[in-house]
Amino acid sequence: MKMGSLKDEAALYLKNFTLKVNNEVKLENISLDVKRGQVALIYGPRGSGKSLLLRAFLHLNEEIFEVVQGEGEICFFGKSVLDIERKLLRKEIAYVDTSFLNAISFFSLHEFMRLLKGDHFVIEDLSDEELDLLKVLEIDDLLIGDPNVPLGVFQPFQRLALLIYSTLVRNPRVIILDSVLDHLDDEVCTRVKNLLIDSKGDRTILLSSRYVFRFLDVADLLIYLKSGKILYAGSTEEFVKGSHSSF
Ligand SMILES: Nc1ncnc2c1ncn2[C@@H]1O[C@H](COP(=O)(O)OP(=O)(O)OP(=O)(O)O)[C@@H](O)[C@H]1O
Repeated sequence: MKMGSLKDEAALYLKNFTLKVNNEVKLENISLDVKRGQVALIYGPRGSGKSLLLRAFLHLNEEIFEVVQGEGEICFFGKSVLDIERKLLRKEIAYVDTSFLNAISFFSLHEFMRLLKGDHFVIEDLSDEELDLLKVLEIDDLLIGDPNVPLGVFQPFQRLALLIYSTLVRNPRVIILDSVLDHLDDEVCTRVKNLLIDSKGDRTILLSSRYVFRFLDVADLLIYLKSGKILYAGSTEEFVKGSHSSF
């Protein structure tokens, strides 16, 4: 293999990446590559650094913490994310975390759709594919009600389904769902997983969760994170077979 080819082939690539937040090391020496089209599960207990790691691809930690310092490499399709304009990164990588569920509560469906599709959007503009997507996600009935009601009146899983819809219609190259699927019941979670896989194409998907077994069926790659360090990165089969599953 040629030097550097691993980096060029990976959708997301980290090499000896260390992240300090407010001068404390929070992610340590992370090396990882997620290939185009792979589904990667980032698994780890509360506070293990899953969100910090996922947000690093979009410079989102800088918006949350006062001092953020990174060392090592962190790349998107072979290019350092530091050299990619934030706006472009956020177009190519759709990131959803649980805080979005509350954040969108104050918007009406009408406002939410206009943010997504432009100021002149009306419900009649939705394509058949988009209507089908809303149907699969079981939120098509939201279209029947008053579009000016705040989304906060709906169930959290309906808001989550709406967020999933909004990421899929943007057709990003990478989707990152940071712990959000943990908040769904088994049946809805299975439906969302199937939808993500069925509509995936060569899109890369990163899921983070505190519950490993819930996502083993869809993950090509499993990354086990604890206290900011990778303890395992590899196939789900090896993880289950090996002693790693006792982590
Ligand atoms: N808002 C915050 N203020 C201060 N420190 C924080 C904050 N959020 C995270 N941290 C620090 O970063 C570490 C990693 O947190 P992170 O949120 O990435 O973990 P996580 O694995 O995503 O956890 P969870 O499963 O609870 O979402 C935490 O242990 C904590 O020390």
